[in-house]
Amino acid sequence: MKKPVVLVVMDGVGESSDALGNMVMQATTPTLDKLKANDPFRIIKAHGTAVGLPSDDDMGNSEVGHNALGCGQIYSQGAKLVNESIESGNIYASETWKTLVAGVKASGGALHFIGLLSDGNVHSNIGHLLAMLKEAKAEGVSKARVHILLDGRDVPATSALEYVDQLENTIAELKDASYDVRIASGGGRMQITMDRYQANWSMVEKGWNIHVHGEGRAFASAKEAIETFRAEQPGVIDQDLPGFVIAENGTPVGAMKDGDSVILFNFRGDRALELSMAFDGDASFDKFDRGAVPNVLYAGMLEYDGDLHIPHKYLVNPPQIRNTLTELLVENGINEYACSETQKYGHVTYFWNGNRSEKFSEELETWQEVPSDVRSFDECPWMKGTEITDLVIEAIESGKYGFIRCNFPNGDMVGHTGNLEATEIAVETVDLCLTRILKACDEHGCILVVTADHGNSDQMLEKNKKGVVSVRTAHSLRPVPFIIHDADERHEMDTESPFGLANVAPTVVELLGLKPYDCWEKSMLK
Ligand SMILES: O=C(O)[C@H](O)COP(=O)(O)O
Ligand SMILES: [Mn+2]
Ligand SMILES: [Mn+2]
Repeated sequence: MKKPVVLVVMDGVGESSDALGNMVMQATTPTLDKLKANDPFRIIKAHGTAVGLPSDDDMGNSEVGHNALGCGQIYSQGAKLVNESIESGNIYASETWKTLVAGVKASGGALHFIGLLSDGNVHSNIGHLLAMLKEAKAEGVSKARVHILLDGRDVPATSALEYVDQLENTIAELKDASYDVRIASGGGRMQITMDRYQANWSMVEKGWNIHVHGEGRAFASAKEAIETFRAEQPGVIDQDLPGFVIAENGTPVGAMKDGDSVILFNFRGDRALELSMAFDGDASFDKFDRGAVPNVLYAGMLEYDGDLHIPHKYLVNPPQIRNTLTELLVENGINEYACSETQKYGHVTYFWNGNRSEKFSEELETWQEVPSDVRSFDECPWMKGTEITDLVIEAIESGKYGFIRCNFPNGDMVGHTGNLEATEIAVETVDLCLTRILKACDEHGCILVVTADHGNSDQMLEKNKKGVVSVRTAHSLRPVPFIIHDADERHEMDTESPFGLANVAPTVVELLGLKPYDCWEKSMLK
């Protein structure tokens, strides 16, 4: 091995010369500016087919981004695998689908669908839900209930009613004397159900009570709930809408009962794991009080954790990510260190290692989590930048590690709030942290590699076809920077070829002086 490599992922910091709402450009970033000017620097693709998504209209996201960074290959991702499984009909031929459908046909109970209602293609796709609702009817299911999580984070910030309308239209087409189907509950995805990395279980508890027990503020329809909340909290965006239940004559229409079946139609794992643990958990489950747990058959769209087998039942096989960078380092006996705060901790560990929650080597892998604050990050855009930086510098100084990686969530997590001023501070925070890491790398003979997993803070405003400008809370489709800084040597890159995130691991391995796996994409070094 040559020199140690320190890789910094600036989550959600894309690269673009378009100034509209570009808080990366707007922010004061002396260190990034200096690195880009003085060191080998290029942009790489972080969206669409370059990261295994169905098309180049799909923005990148943390899961597919960290998967590609961590494995040096392009795997077809959940969004694509589910599309293919629905098109081929394989999903309906699966044991899981057959078991869940047979269950409700035998009991006369309801088939419940829970999931993120949008076409963001990050965690879910409404198209998958609509297809399954139709198939359920064709297969003779007599009752279905839909529990909708409102997005506004992977799609326009206040677009919930568009998706509710789409769903209600399909329901109206399908509904007849043989098929009783309706929306049963819902709420904003950052208020209920979709917590991740056990940052805030109370979100899941709220969602559980709403979806499972039908306990929550009652409305006659999802539309009425959304419009009422918007009138009560002017300026509220969809991801923050409170939870609600649809009720008729004071009775919730979709409380779950023994004999029902439940499908979580999100394909991405991070925000699907906790609800799955609550459904699959036995009497020892202690994350919150679930009340009387109905005896239901539960399945996820994918297996979200291949090590812990969560959930027990799933509809579509996840990508089987093999030959990761960590495996290669372990084979070469190299110690590696990974660090982030809770919100992105799983990104640099679980996503990085191919959606595995367990280490390949207890001995050689060190994972460090800094607990995130539980609040809206536009109120503290610095997040845990200082703490992550302290730990990374400690790891550099220890001289123990051949490869160190960290993720700074600021550009992404603050970007998702839609607060431009706070996002500017978020990007400046990352730059300050980089300043310190750069100094430590120079002092201790490490190579610093700086990149991102996708854009977000680089596009906080967007213009629609009519020229109306609005705040953008979702990721951008833009490329990300890739910089190699070595105080002793310039590592020149091929700046012509159209590289992407999957070319990062091979480049790191070449910098380390190791031999890449044959199945990997190419190194970017000349
Ligand atoms: O889960 C989220 O917060 C967003 O849907 C996507 O953001 P991430 O891919 O950066 O985590
Ligand atoms: Mn990300
Ligand atoms: Mn994000």
